[in-house]
Amino acid sequence: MTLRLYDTATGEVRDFVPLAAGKAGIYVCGLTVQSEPHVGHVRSAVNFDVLRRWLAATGSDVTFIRNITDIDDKILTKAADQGRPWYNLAYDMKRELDRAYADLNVLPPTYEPAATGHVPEMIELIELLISKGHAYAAEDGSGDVYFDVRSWPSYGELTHQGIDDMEAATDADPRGKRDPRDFALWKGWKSDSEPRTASWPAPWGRGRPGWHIECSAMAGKYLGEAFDIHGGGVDLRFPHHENEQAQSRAAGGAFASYWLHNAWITTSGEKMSKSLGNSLLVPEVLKRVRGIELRYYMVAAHYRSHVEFSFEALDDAASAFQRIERFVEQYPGVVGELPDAFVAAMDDDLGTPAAVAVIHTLVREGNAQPGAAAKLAGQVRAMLAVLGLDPADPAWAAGGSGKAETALAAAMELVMQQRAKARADKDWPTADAIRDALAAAGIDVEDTPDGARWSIQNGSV
Ligand SMILES: Nc1ncnc2c1ncn2[C@@H]1O[C@H](COP(=O)(O)OP(=O)(O)OP(=O)(O)O)[C@@H](O)[C@H]1O
Ligand SMILES: [Zn+2]
Repeated sequence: MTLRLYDTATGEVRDFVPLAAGKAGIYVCGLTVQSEPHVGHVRSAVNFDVLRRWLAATGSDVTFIRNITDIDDKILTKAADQGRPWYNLAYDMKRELDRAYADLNVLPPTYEPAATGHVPEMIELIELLISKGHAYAAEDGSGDVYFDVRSWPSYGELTHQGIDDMEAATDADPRGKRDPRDFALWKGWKSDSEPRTASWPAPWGRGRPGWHIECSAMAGKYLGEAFDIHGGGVDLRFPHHENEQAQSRAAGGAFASYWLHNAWITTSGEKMSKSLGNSLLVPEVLKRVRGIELRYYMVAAHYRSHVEFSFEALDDAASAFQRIERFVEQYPGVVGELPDAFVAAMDDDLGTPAAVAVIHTLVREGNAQPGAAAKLAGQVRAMLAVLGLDPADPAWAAGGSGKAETALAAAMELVMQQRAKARADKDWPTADAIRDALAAAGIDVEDTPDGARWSIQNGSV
């Protein structure tokens, strides 16, 4: 069977044929680290994590790049409002985001480039575009550089729009532009209103990169001029992805072979968004359900379908997942083969709703036929692992705050019971060996009249 994916560039589901057999290079636009992540923000990471895991499960060697936009108008404005340096806000929000990803068992990318770490690459790309006649420094002395959309006849090809029907680009002062649709590659430093730390030297004067050029430069650096899949939220198709593709192709590369876009989490039919005031932060939602349940909620929907968020639906998803969990946990350590129906569902444009239905079918069969249950549980566990939903995956213990401690406490209870038994049997060598091994791992054991107690050396749990 062949993986087929819906390519938003062609508007069709088509066979996935990688540039190099057995390999897949994927670039996904990461977030602008300007505020705490809400549930909508992390959907893309979960959806593309499933793609990555599926490619890996079917034998591809995947290079997965997801960037961080850590310099941007919104970051500068918010940091100024909060009276702190922009890089401090960006770093804090990046840590919040990392926590949310860990809580949802999103694998760390192969590499996670930050825009501020790649300014030289962006300048080099802009210079190339200027030398090829596709970009120009604004004539109003602002220090801005724009992409010249009229110089690139294919502009609009990704989103199937003619230039004259397109909206004007809003990312720069229209006065210095040749065409209102020309978009900023470089934004000159506004010394009266922006901190100097948010600007870098460039041939056109100090400034900072525009958003679109960041992704072109970083994708090119880590995946090369041509790579397999570019992903992101559906709202990024235009202008962001159209512009990324125009720049990179105008510079001479083929850029992405396939474009995949995930749909939104909505509330009352509208995109969940901080600016609309209808957003739910990930840590808030994780007070109600576990990370694995929130991930299940997202994975059970197709990545191209909008998901209308409701606590009722979330609770239903959590209950449905618990049925699966109760079944597999009866057969720890058993891992089986992936059923054909699951493979077919995943190969059909990552058909996770059908894939999850296969899991539920096997759980029902397993509960009804005890003789076949162990084998079925192995298959269920294999499917869960592909979706990043195996309850036994240590990532779930390590992820969220407090979970590692809970897991450690449970494991220590077992160890302490074994040691207590050894002491009751007067098996002193075993009791001492356990205590010494724990000490070497940084855990002290103290025997008191009330029984043994353990503690982390120089710390507490
Ligand atoms: N409700 C949502 N559902 C799915 N993806 C979302 C949602 N909100 C934002 N995203 C995705 O998160 C990424 C970053 O979005 P961005 O930083 O532009 O935030 P935003 O859309 O302005 O939201 P907010 O207004 O809450 O800050 C984009 O790729 C976007 O597709
Ligand atoms: Zn991007």
